[in-house]
Amino acid sequence: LLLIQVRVMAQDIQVQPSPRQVNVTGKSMAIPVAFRLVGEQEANPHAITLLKQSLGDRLGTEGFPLYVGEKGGRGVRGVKRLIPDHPEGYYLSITDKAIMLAGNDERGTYYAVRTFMQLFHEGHLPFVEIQDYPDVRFRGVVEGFYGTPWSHEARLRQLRFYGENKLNTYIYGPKDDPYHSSPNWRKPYPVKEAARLAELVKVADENEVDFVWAIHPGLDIRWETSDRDSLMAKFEHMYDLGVRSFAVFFDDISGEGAKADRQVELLNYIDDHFVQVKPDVTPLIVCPTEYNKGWVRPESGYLATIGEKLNPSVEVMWTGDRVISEITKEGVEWIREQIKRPSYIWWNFPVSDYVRDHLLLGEVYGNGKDIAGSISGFVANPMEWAEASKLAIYCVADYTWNMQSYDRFRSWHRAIRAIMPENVEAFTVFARHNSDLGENVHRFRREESVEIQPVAERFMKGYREGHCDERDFLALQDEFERVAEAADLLLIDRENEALIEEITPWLHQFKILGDAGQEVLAMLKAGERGDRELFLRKYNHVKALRKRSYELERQFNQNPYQPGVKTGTTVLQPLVLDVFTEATERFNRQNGTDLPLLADYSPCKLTTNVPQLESLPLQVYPNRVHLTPLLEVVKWPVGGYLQLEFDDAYRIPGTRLNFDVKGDLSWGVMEVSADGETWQTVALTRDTRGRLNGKWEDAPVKFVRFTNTGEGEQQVYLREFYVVFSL
Ligand SMILES: CCCCCN1[C@H](CO)[C@@H](O)[C@@H](O)[C@@H]1CC(=O)NC
Repeated sequence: LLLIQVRVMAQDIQVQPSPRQVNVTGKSMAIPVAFRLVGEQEANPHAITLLKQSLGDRLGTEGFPLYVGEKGGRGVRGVKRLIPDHPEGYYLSITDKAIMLAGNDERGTYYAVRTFMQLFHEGHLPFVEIQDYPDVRFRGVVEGFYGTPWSHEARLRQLRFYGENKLNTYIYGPKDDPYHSSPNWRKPYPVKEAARLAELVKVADENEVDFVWAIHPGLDIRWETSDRDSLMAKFEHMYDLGVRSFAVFFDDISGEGAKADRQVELLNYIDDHFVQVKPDVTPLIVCPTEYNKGWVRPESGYLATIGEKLNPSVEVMWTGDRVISEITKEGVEWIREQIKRPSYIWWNFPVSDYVRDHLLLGEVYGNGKDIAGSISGFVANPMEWAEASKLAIYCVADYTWNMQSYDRFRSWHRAIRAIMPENVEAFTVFARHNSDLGENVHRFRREESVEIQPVAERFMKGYREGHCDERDFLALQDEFERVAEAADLLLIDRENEALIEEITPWLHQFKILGDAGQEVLAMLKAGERGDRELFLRKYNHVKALRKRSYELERQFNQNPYQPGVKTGTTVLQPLVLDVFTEATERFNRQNGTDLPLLADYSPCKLTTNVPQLESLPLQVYPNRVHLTPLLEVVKWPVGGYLQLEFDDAYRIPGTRLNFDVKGDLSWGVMEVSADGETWQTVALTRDTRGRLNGKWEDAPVKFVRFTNTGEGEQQVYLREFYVVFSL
């Protein structure tokens, strides 16, 4: 066997997640042409399968000795005391005599093989000794977001990705799956869905991932034996499909379902009569109703009830100090006191169901590196965009396996290389400018465009003071060129088509941003040189790009919450607008013109004969128009109308008004029209909060109006009035 001794340093060992203890001798050997596998009969079959997949026909009964197995197995007898005594721990050694892959348990053996497969480097295997185990017991993802649940194919890809990255938990809990939540949580899955779930369980097993099936009964559960039996029957149904891990989510509910003592009674019953009596079911997980510190009402005694009465074997989830928050040592130690056990973290990142027009592709940071001792689990709630969520999931795998060595930038960069190996630079540029959330109800923000931000700020300040710093100008121009290049490179990328399909709307928006950035800088230069003709050319081009951007927003990612496609919202978009505004105002002053500024563009204007509504400002978003709510009482005369006129014909996927009046609104009528002459009535339905909702899905219209067609003047509060429109 030719022992080529090429130097190998510890940092050459690129293993994900980073192993705990790595000793290298600095030498390596050529990969043996054949391996003699020892321990196949006893070792974890999934580990053996993985070895066979990666070594193929090199694996046989002759050749370089390769021992594999769990502690106590014959094959790894000699290294028993070297195996870390931790769940999922393993010992791995490669010498010129033999290869040893020894797990503390079955999953440890599997992880030893996963690490082994990453050590093959350019035809060599380094002589190395690794002792490794994870910091956090349960690590992975909770598919728990509102919005379109992940597809079956996306879930299969996720499970394989978790196997590769030593994540061992996938919790199935999509809020909008009617068989997970109301109204059908009591019913078994239809045959087709059941078969898909069974397949997911099988693939999860193969990747050493616990497939946790969660039920969300709290919206309509009745605290009677009939519903308890329904829930038990559903768990039996899922058990028959192969599920061996279960969760009960009591989050985002109110009323009867939120009562702690009732919840605890049910949970203990499930624990005593299902989890503890089945031979192979992992600990039950519960998501409490008070699942973050911001929602704790001490007088309710909710957490105290959980802490004192819930069986100690039940895991309790927690999102931190707020719904969306960074997880701190202080925070996990506080909750541990309340629930009398380590918490099982449900981390609401990169979930974006409250900022649906944004992609969250930034680094995973802000969580303590000293929290492992106080938590039992850490699962990330992702975006509805499965492939795009892998960036953050990869980093969470790194962070939860080996917290002390976690490096937020190195991990993020390795995630990009793992997900887009053919387009690392382009995807890095794209991800760098698609990471903040913008203003949002949870006030949770992330860094974005960190490198270029100081340049943009300094340049803009100088430009406003009358000088244009050439170096900064060129740096900004270069960045916008990279943005445009990255968009085009990624749009034609074929290595990860599922990812490109998810982010295509944002790539188109990113291209427009790159072009607009370059053009607005060219416009500034033309203004500086007094070249009117060029200035006007660039001015018109930027206006056209802006209009295209608006149209993209109305065409893609339509949803009733945050429809549209946002990109670079924290630094690059504001910079384009600032430069455009400043350069145009300067041009207008120098030339006595009044070229409109970008902000003037609006697809919609309001007309009314109700005096109090005449000067009502409109909140115009790319595809949603909100009337500013009024606090005072509005006197709405007979025949009084409020009308929105659009610049184009649109569908109206949603409209909502709330006048806060008790009775029904029989005195008013909502109508739409394509030409302002012939009108059709829009049917309005009242929802549980007294709001009137409607939509128009027939031929596109340009006008929407609301008129008091009753007998007398009405007095209303204009609490809410918005119209969602799309091409
Ligand atoms: C009214 C606050 C709802 C908070 C909802 N959070 C997420 C963020 O939007 C959403 O994905 C939903 O599943 C989750 C509920 C939650 O955090 N449970 C522990």
